[in-house]
Amino acid sequence: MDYKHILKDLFFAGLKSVDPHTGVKNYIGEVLSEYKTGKYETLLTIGFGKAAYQMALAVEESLGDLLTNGLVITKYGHGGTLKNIKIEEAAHPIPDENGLKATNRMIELLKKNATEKTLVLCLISGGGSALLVAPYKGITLEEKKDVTKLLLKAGTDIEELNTVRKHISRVKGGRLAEHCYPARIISFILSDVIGDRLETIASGPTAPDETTYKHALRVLKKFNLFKKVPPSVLDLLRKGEKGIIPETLKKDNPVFKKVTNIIVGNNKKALQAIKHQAVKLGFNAQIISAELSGEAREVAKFLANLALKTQKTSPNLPLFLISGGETTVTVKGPGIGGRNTELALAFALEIAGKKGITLLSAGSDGTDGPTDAAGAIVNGDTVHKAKDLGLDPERFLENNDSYNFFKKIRGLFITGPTGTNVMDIQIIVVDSP
Ligand SMILES: Nc1ncnc2c1ncn2[C@@H]1O[C@H](COP(=O)(O)OP(=O)(O)OP(=O)(O)O)[C@@H](O)[C@H]1O
Ligand SMILES: O=C(O)[C@H](O)CO
Ligand SMILES: [Mg+2]
Repeated sequence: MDYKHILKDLFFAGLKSVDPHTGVKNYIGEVLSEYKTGKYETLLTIGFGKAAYQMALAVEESLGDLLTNGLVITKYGHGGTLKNIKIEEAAHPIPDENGLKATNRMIELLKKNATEKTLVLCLISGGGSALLVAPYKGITLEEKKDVTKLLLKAGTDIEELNTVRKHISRVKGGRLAEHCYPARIISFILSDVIGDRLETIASGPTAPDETTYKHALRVLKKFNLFKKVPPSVLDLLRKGEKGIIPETLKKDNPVFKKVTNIIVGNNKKALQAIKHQAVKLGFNAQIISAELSGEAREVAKFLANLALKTQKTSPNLPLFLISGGETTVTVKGPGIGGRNTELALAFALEIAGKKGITLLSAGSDGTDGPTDAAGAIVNGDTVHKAKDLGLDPERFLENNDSYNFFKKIRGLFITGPTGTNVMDIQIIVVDSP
């Protein structure tokens, strides 16, 4: 049986469940009932992230004229026009002048409107760290850009990257919530972070921060960046460590009595929808984990072993094994690829020649690394097919050239931008050999 179409359908069923527009609509009742208590005179919407426009659209559709005002910042090409909420576009992943201007305007808007009688609805999604940008006093936008580039290139994970970003910002690490004080804040969050850590998603602008200046300095030390970052950044972090400037907001801060953070979509939700749909189609299905991390080719080995073992021992075939999370790729070769195509290629090598196993691995945002593909689909024939075409799959993996590998054997899974982002998804179907 050719499972490719079923795998694709299941992937899209997963995406549907984490559509940011639907996510907002599912929870908007909480905002409405709070607003209708009569305690508020003003209902403000702010937001930032790659899904900000879709989320804001849902807010406008649901709240209409109740909305007083609003401003959200999204990535270039991801915006649109709304009636009450102003949409600004800015650069991602390296921030730019537009992001800075829009963020300053957001802070002004909050300053003008934030009273006890204001309810702020804050829409947060992945990419928010770059789009909401307000460097701490003493740091220029250029310097902020330089640090971001250095950290991204050094291979920091999102926790490490955001630990530094939070400590050189006037809005991250809970500081945006401070700008809203004494208004009430409800944040709707589409999570693109493993474990849905509120302080990490978009650098936790409305969440208490557990990291400190010391942690930020530790990140710079770990990646040997002390001499590379702009001196103003090092200076700021050191001042912070000495207690000369205030820390990011911690959980005992009274500001957080005013805040409710709600996750409206995450990887786990997508995996659950996939499982649900597989079962509806009459298959057995099992969620492995929504927190897969580690080097993509190692994760591929783990998943391949699991699939092979399942094939030998499970009485319930065909069985769908569903997982998600975000792997990493240490890019050593000159090739083109993303986490998902790299994982898929490594997986194909592990199951070469075996019958009955097919894997789909793809980014939920429809973009895998710097490519136009979401990921790839492989089975036990993939490696043979490549060899028949005179290609050496191992060589492609060595060169981190998985995108070109799948392009040549027509194994790419291309969706275009999906409008959501809850990290990556793998679906494996294991059938009898
Ligand atoms: N040649 C390559 N082969 C495999 N992976 C690569 C290659 N080049 C870059 N990558 C990986 O692609 C990832 C960047 O992809 P992408 O832009 O989808 O990032 P992301 O983490 O999903 O960010 P975003 O939240 O902006 O979508 C990095 O993890 C990087 O290691
Ligand atoms: O914006 C960010 O910090 C990342 O996308 C994680 O949320
Ligand atoms: Mg991506």
